[in-house]
Amino acid sequence: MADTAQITAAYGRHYTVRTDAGTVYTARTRSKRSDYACGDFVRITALNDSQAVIENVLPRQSLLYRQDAWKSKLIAANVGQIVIVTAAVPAPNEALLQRALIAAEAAAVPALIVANKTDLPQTAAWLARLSFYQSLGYALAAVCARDCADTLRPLLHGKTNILLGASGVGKSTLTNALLGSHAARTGELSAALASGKHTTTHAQLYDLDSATKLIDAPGLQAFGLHHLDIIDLPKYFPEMHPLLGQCRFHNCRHRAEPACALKTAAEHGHVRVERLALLQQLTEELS
Ligand SMILES: Nc1nc2c(ncn2[C@@H]2O[C@H](COP(=O)(O)OP(=O)(O)OP(=O)(O)O)[C@@H](O)[C@H]2O)c(=O)[nH]1
Ligand SMILES: [Zn+2]
Repeated sequence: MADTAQITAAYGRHYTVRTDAGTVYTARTRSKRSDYACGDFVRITALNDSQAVIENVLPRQSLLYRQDAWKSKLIAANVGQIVIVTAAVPAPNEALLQRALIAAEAAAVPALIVANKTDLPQTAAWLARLSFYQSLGYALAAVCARDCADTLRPLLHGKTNILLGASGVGKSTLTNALLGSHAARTGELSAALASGKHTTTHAQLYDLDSATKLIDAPGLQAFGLHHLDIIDLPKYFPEMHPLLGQCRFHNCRHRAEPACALKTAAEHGHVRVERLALLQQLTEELS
């Protein structure tokens, strides 16, 4: 009998799914299909008490993925908020943050930037840098995951949240702090989580409360954006919105062209030179 379930963990072609009634199965796909993501709602056929087959995927509210020049990778589906976790230590990766913001814009999913490790003295300077992104309209929160993550709770409530960030910023520590002892821990990671030793190797969905879900995803080193169209790129920079369509050439690459509205704005200080440089770099990568 077919049933509806949500994918709570995706590792390669192996999945853990959970039905509305709360039954958890390990699941595989038919044939060699592997284009399912953590957070997907799927139709399954149970084989026995613990195993099921995924038949097909239900329509997605959102799909987050990254793509380099060779392959694309699904990160998660049906996410309502992308929580980009950063920290001053190890040295922050601002390029990764900016690319994650662009991926969020492209997927039309709101982003929340988190500065973790507020207990470290280096965090103040990092927060000052992050205030720029706040000025672009992104939500910003500071937290000490090692201490307690309660300041974050109201910002996550009622949504399916995904934690994205570089390795070592504290995503797993944050997940542990948020889950506490009340959460429904599903899947085989619970033992590793309880032991406190846990390196995330695949996306895993947890319930924070009946209305709130949290996906802990593997640390990102790079965030390929090859799935985007060059022509759309300026749309993903909020500060460039007033300038859309203002370049002389509709297919302007914002580099050598005359009468480029974005270059003019950067020259006059209305757009940060580094942001225009990022746009130009992405344009190059996608060419
Ligand atoms: N000082 C301080 N250290 C923290 C805090 N949160 C996490 N850490 C430390 O940062 C290191 C990395 O934390 P993890 O939670 O493993 O980081 P992660 O982002 O899950 O890393 P990956 O699993 O590799 O993606 C650990 O040594 C944590 O103890 C914090 O609020 N303050
Ligand atoms: Zn231009």
